[in-house]
Amino acid sequence: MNVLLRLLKYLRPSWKWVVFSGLLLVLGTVVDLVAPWLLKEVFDKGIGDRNTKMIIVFTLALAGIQVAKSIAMFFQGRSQELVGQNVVFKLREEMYAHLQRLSFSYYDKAQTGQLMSRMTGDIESVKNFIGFGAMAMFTGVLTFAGTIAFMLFMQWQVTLLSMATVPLLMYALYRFNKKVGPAWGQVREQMGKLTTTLQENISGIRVVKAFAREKVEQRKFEDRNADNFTTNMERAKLEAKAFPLMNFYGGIVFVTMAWFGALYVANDQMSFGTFMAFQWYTFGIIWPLNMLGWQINILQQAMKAAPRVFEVLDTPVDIAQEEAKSVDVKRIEGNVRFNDVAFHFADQDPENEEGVLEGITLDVKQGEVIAVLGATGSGKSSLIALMSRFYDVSRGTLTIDGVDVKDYELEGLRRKIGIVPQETFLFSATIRENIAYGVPEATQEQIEWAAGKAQIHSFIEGMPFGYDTIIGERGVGLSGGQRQRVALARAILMDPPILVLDEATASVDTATESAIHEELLEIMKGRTTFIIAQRLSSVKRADRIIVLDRGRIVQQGTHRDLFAQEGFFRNLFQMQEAAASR
Ligand SMILES: Nc1ncnc2c1ncn2[C@@H]1O[C@H](COP(=O)(O)OP(=O)(O)OP(=O)(O)O)[C@@H](O)[C@H]1O
Repeated sequence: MNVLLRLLKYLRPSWKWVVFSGLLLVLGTVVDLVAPWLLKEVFDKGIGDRNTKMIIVFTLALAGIQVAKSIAMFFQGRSQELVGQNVVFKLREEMYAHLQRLSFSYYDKAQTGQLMSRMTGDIESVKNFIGFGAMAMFTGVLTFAGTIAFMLFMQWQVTLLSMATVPLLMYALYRFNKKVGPAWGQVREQMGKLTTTLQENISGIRVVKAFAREKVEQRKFEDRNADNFTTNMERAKLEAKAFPLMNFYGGIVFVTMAWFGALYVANDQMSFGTFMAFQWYTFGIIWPLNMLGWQINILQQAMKAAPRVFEVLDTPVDIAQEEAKSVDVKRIEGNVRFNDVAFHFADQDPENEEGVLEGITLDVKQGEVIAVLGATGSGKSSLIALMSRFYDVSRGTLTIDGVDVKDYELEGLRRKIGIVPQETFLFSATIRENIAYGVPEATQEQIEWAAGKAQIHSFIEGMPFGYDTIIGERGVGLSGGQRQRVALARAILMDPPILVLDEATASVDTATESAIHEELLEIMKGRTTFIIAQRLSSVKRADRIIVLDRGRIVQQGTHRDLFAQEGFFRNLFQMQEAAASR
């Protein structure tokens, strides 16, 4: 019920159209109720009394109201669709906006396929109910009640006798409603899983092919497809059982009406015209009840789909900005201070589990270049993710220029930190648009400058359409190193006081890396820069190197300081030297 009430709220902006559509439906129903009565008059006053004039008048009236009904239905159909589309529009808009606000911890767990299925199939199911099912139910109830009222008024005994099986029909509907709801819930869930499998397979198709796992993936998909098939067949079985039974009960209404009606006509207790009108009215009883089966289907589908959409809408945004505190970011210069910081991911227990980061105390002055080294999984990416508030610290404080990062205006804070992430994602757009992603108003000159600094300008110029070349969703058509350089140009163009390079040159050959570092020397001037890298060549120009081990800073100092100590840094240095001399 709550779901229904919540859905109804989405009708509020279109309430005028809802009323308009409802009025037209009432008009259409009244026509349906009056038409059999006119037919009765054709028989009783026209044919019965041999009155040609009456025949013409009533048949013309019949034709007239049918035309009126057709016109009404035309406008009703359009307004109904408009109402449905408005709801879909609003729901999609809200869901998308919320997805944009949700933080990293949500996406760490979310399945893209499920989200896509909610955004499309589930919202579509809601539309089917709002834009069609609900109105059809309203018409059904109106027609059913109106028909019975008209029939009772015209001949109550035959009406009551013909309706003897209606309670059975209603009971069948009640049972169907109870069973089909959960069945639809399963169908929607299965659809989400099927979409997830599809999405994962397509995104990972290169891995699938590289490991020659097409057949296994095919079977995995077939299993999901078969589950989907079975779930749908389970649901269809419920329909197959219920609908013929409902048709049967409906048919009995018709038979009893014909039987008792004929007897009453034969005994002069009912006019022949009324009998003919009852033939027509009987559809007004059977049709809404039979249609109710389908409408329940649509309703239940929507009742199971809507909570899947609401679940996303109701997910709290754990990294939000406290308006009252929001400090302007204009002043950010890049003095970063971690003060006894610990960090746990959402699925960790901060009380009893070691954090991914523990006891991090680090004071970085504006313009300093800090290299962050450490074994894989030691917490390097997590450390820098905290600065942009992709996640919030669990303990301790993290300040930039003396202000807690939580107190900054969030969007502004993120604009001040240029990140070249470990995994490069480029949009299916032109190279120009990709580089200017954070600064859409950038001039061509600025874009070329940034591309030059990232050592990618001459490559872009050599492409068939230069900066207008469209690159794929994942930058397909560019090599890993080229993608990284586009991402580097994207970060440089933002002109951020804090620059983060997370393995930003890992896919680049040593010569290009060295050229990038030459250019970066100038770029890094005056900016606080964090370089996460495995190659020592990438960190040799760092003012300070910190080494992380299982979330703790275990070594800290200049290149020379660390070389003088036993530990991770010297081991790494020796290993790389040995590898180079082999
Ligand atoms: N979303 C997550 N939820 C839970 N644990 C995570 C999540 N992301 C990373 N971790 C864990 O946190 C630890 C630190 O990960 P992080 O990515 O910061 O390491 P890293 O030093 O950057 O590693 P790499 O050099 O491989 O990129 C790892 O043990 C990892 O398994």
